[in-house]
Amino acid sequence: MQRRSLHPRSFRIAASGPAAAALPYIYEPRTEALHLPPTCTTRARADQPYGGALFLGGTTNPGSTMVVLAKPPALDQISLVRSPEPGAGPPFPGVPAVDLSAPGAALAVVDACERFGFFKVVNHGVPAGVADRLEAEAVAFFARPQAEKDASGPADPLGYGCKRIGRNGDTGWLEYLLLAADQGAGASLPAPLSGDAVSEYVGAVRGVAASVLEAVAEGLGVAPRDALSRMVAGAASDRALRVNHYPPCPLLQRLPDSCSVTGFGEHTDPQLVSVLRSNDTAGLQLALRDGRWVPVPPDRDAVFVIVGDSLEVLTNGRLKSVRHRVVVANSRKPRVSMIYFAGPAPAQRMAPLPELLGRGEQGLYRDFTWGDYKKAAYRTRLGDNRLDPFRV
Ligand SMILES: C=C1C[C@]23C[C@@]1(O)CC[C@H]2[C@@]12CC[C@H](O)[C@@](C)(C(=O)O1)[C@H]2[C@@H]3C(=O)O
Ligand SMILES: O=C(O)CCC(=O)C(=O)O
Ligand SMILES: [Fe+2]
Repeated sequence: MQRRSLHPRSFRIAASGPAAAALPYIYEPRTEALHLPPTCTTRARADQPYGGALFLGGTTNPGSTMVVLAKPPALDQISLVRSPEPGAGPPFPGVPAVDLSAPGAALAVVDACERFGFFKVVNHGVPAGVADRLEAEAVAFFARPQAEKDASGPADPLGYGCKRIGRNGDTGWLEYLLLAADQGAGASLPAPLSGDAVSEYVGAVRGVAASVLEAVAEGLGVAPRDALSRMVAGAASDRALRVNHYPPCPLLQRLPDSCSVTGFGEHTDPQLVSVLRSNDTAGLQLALRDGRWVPVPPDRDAVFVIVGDSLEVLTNGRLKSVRHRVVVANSRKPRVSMIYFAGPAPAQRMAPLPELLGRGEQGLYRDFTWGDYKKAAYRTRLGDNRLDPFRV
């Protein structure tokens, strides 16, 4: 698939207090935009969403549609996302499921990473009670009054965040906690989650990330088997835990079911791999290699593995990071996801593994460290192609 750098236009949706929330807003599809059903041009009242302010958004991309809030003028744009259409191309066979302890697992992991950059792990060894406990704590935290949650923020880079993602104007219909995985509940913040629940969960998902990276090395014929997994295991490695909460969006109750809003705009994850666990609410979608978006049915008993940019570099493009996003549909149930990002130490060189370079073959990327990449990544917008500037 040809990668494109998207140039997202940001839009902030405005905000503004109880009076604004009571106004009738008119949604008008922009002419350039749109393939929404005509019923999407409709009158709806924006009910007071969680936390007070109304603020939706996302990035413009081929699968999304911008809608202008015509009144009041201070409120501008909302990104609506169309449901993926079947379109042309071979039918999506579904997300591959891998049991890491089964014979042939290493080859199955590499096959899934090559074809999709994404798969789910069954029999993963993360005890259900451990995941459920952290999820329950997160749900209780997100149910607290806004002022209490704000005391654990802003998420710059760690802490509680609401609707704003990163520093560069991205927005989504979500709130979240970003934690350094080894700091448990966060050293200097009011602890949003208990240290025990975080470290038990992180201990378990770290094991999944390590097993996946060992399987990748084995499947690609890289020795030693821990050549990749050790990069994300040392004390200096850069590991983070994110807990996302996507509440139902009241605006959607007035719109056709085919409308949804951006929860988390499309992006790739910068690290080697991410390990995601969610509750039973749908919303995650991934881009196939031919650019089609497909939904990922939720499965709270499995964990999902997402190939990140760093693994793409280390395998010299043989495994590619996968674009993914979350769309919030008209559901009564919030989506809650917990994602562990396995990144290397800042000084780690991100050079392709020598076994993966044929004789005389050049690396596709210039020499850089994870520290360089992370710094650059945090200057990008969510939908940007962060690897492009690092290609030779
Ligand atoms: C817009 C941004 C948010 C992000 C930092 C960035 O500038 C670009 C990468 C984003 C991302 C995506 C995956 C993870 O959710 C994340 C924590 C990460 O490591 O890179 C986020 C960053 C973030 O939310 O701060
Ligand atoms: O919340 C989700 O399901 C996915 C979120 C995500 O991709 C991320 O946090 O990087
Ligand atoms: Fe992600």
